[in-house]
Amino acid sequence: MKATETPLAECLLIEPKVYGDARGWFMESWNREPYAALGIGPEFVQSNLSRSARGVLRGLHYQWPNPQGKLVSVLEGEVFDVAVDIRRGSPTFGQWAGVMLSAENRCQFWVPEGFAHGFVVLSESALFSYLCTAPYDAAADANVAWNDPSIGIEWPVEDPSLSAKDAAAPLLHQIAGDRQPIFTGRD
Ligand SMILES: Cc1cn([C@H]2C[C@H](O)[C@@H](COP(=O)(O)OP(=O)(O)O[C@H]3O[C@H](C)C(=O)[C@H](O)[C@H]3O)O2)c(=O)[nH]c1=O
Repeated sequence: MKATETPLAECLLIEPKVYGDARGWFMESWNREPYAALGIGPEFVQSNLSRSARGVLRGLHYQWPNPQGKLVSVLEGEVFDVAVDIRRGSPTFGQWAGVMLSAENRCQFWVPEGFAHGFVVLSESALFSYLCTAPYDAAADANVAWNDPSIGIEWPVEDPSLSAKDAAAPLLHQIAGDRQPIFTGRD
């Protein structure tokens, strides 16, 4: 497994080792110890799947309180996946990191607790899969505007399809204090 740092030091691009042979291929999509050694997880309590059509953008989402770390990947298609540091007091507050995830590159992206997350679909459709370190809590579910100019994400899609909730998301500076993750220093 190869881990690559991104502009957000805690957010890692993971390239699992793939064992190919005449039958096809095999890879470990998660293994507690080697992933925990990278600061990923260590425990996951929920696994999600979502399917989206080309041009759909889901995000930017986070939970606070009860934040979720997410290990995300794509089982079919291709997405541009983004993490944003929204932790008050963080040295990289308001900064973003984007990676290409696809069924072809089999890469994973680690989005730690306290970061907002979103993706836009670049293929005809995409089957998105992710593990979460905490269960879904509708009362803690929150979002930030995908196109917040203070974050300045360079999305590769100009006019994405959004849910009504995401179309109405607040800007980063409009998030209420009790809904904003707090930077507690790197472990
Ligand atoms: C996330 C979630 C949603 N739901 C229900 C709530 C709604 O009735 C329905 C769709 O929810 P939502 O529109 O929030 O789904 P997404 O837009 O895919 O949100 C997710 O996509 C972005 C990219 C994320 O990073 C988050 O994991 C998550 O917010 O599923 C559940 O029952 N459990 C869950 O864990």
